[in-house]
Amino acid sequence: MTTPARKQYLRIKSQYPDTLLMYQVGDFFETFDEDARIAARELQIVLTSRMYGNEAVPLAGIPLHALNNYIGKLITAGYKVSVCEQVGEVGRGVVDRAVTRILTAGTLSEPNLLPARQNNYLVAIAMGRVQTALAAVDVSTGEFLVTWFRSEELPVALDAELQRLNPVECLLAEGSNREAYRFPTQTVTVTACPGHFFNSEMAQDRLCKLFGVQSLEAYGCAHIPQAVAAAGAIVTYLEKMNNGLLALLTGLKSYRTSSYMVLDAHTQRNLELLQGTRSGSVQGSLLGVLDRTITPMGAREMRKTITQPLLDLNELDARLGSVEELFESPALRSRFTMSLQVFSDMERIAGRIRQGTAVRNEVLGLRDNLEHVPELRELLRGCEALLLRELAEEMQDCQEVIDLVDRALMRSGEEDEHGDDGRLIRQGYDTELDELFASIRDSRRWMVSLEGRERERTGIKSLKVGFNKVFGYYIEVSNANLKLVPGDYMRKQTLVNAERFITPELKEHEARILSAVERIEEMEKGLYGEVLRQISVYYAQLAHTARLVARVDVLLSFAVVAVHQGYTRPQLEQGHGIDIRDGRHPVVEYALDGDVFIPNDTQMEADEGRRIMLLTGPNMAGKSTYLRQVALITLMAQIGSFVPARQARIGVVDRIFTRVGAEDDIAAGKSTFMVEMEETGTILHHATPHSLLILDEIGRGTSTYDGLAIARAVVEHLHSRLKARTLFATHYHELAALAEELPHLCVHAMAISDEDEHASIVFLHKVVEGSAGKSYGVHVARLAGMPMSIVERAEEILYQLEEGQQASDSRLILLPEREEHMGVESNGRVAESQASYHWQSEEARQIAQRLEAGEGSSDDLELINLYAITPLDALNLLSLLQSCQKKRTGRRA
Ligand SMILES: Nc1ncnc2c1ncn2[C@@H]1O[C@H](COP(=O)(O)OP(=O)(O)OP(=O)(O)O)[C@@H](O)[C@H]1O
Repeated sequence: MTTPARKQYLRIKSQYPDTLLMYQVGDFFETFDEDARIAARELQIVLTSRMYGNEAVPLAGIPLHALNNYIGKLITAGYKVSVCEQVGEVGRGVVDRAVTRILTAGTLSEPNLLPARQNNYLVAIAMGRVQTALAAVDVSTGEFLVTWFRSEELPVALDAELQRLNPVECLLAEGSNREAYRFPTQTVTVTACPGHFFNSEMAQDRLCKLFGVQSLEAYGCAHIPQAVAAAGAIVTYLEKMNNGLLALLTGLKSYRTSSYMVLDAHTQRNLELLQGTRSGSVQGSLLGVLDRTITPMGAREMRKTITQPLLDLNELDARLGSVEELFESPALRSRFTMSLQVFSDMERIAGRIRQGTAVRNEVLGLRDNLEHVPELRELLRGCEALLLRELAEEMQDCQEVIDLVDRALMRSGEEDEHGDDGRLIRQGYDTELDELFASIRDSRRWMVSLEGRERERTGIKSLKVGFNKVFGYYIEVSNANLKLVPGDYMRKQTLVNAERFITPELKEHEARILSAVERIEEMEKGLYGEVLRQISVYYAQLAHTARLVARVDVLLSFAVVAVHQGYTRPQLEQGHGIDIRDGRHPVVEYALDGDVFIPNDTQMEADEGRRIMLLTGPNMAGKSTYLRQVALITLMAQIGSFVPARQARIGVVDRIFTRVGAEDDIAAGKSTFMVEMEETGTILHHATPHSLLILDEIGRGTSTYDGLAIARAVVEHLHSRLKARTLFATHYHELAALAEELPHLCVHAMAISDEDEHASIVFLHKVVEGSAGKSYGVHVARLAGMPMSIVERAEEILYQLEEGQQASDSRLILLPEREEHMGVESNGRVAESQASYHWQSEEARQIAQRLEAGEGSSDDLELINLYAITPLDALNLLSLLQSCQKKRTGRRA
């Protein structure tokens, strides 16, 4: 037999089947059944059971006050949590309960559940035939964004935005394929929403109603149905999860990614903008070097600044001018630092006030912040840089909010004029409340005087008036004096040495106090809510001020880092050149921590000059570092930061593309080489003559001749067709010969010192003109501690290879440029004619003959391992074996 309480639980749970239901029972939140098992496992709390009728139900509970902590853990583990509270009077029968909010990763706004220095985005993607839109909201700050992409920009542009925003939760229309989207973290919660969430007409009405407007024209996205649909889906979802969150959404910001420098997802990861690849955290990233912001909102702004470099020269000049002024004056920097140090997270507190969830200390903190706004504004006004003065003019101090808080709220621990320190609402704010406090004081005074009066009346000198939580006020008389107790005393409690009594008069005063305390609690709650509502009228103003503080914080951070790291102001211009003198890699240099970083120059000239820089050199010589350094210096210049160089002149870049290292996509069933080719193809499709390309070891993932051929074809395309500035690192020194044919290409190498043939080489980390000529791979193997026998054998093989290979290499490299260039995406394996194989060993030649005759089998693998004594032969034989097997399966099919 199921009890009514159990029935109520099951009814509510059936309405929220996909959430973990936290069910209030008195001072606890309980979970039942499967939810209890999950909660016990995830939260490491005790799993017990409770009898409902004759049914034993699994149960695990947590105390009411600890709810937030536990919810945080469940959400991090990927669960959705619904909170069901007692909403009815506790009395006879089952108390009424209702789900008051549903919490998911993307709908959290509690400060202790969120990382302070990072936004927490919930996104929605609306896929259309022509356009696809992405809307994003951070419910802790009220930021609400939308952007859209044409179908030909997909999936690169969408992946890039997802990487930048790093959402914790994503809404998709039911039936969408989650696998089509590349989220930067595995832990993102993907929520499938009913199709009507994404209905653009309904979304339009919903958004207009929310913002109190007739049309969405002013928000710049009214003409894009997918943008409206994505933003609408977010609003509908929030409404369902926690209606209170909608109060934060006061407008929608539309933006196009093409207004900023485009950084595809791969490039963001590759340049380690926000996260170091090795550390998986801020350490080892550009953010780790540049972020010296003081306030939480400044830190969040820094992330956006780094991932959205600007294109507009005037805007950049304004930022750099501000940084320069702060850079030049230590006194100004320290005044700004002191001024910013007093600011708490105004942006999120303003949001919590708007939602009605801010606690007293947060409100008082915000009030104190506002008190410091005029000081910051005066500092800004006194500056020469126009941008700093403009920020001052936008900054409002919201004196009304300060006055309101001062009138309404007491600080905890502060005493009023009557010595009362327990008040939330200040005396004088509400007459009825003051009267209640006065009546309590009267009754307390009566209680205090009671002791004297009763001692006199009864003649009991040791008589005491006391209070305890169970019995309330009492009069205590020791056993020795019990005979003197008057007749109107009523016995209440017996102790070992004394008795406690009450009188009707005492009870009356006590009741008066208790009801006043209850009423005060209720009134203070109501009045406090009212104060929050009054402050939230200024929400937009407060949030704007917080963002201005954040921008000042970012500019100051740039200046502080520039001084500390010895950066200089870059010169930006509209042109295609890049001229960096003594440039350094900001992150590698930072990590060296005192050791010397060898600076290098970069000169890429505009239009008819040398646009392509071919960089050769051995492994470990610093090619990758140099390539990334050029990209990072360019990016830093375009976010308005000073740069690690003696001097830098940068022609504004519209996109940076990098193809560095191998990010395998084994999960998607693609080989390293396939990924390399796909990515190179994407770059060649999307790059423009204003872009900067960083290509590291293109063609490395396949056999030597294929690789060399592809590398050459890419260089030719970049040189004669695309005309984008390119840094191209390669270990194919043979490509250096191209400089004679291609006028816009220059060849550089990483300098090596190997004067003494038998000693190890020394990496000078210096970029010099000319080609490296040799790859020193075997030297690096020696350095890496390979067994000597292997190193010596490798040297022998290398010698043979170098002797035998020269002829064939030059044959390939001197092939005349074909009329129709090889497109990488067309996948023509141009170099794979059998003639291009040059067998190093007789055994290999024999195996090859059999393979070419179509007689190869998987047993040949073993033969290849045994007889192909050079790696090059082995690679070529493997590729022959592969095509032989492919032919055979093709025939069978
Ligand atoms: N300019 C420099 N000054 C000082 N140290 C440097 C410099 N450039 C690189 N290094 C150091 O040399 C190491 C190797 O650099 P990097 O990874 O760029 O070499 P690489 O030529 O790209 O090698 P590989 O081809 O094996 O990837 C880096 O870890 C870095 O610490």
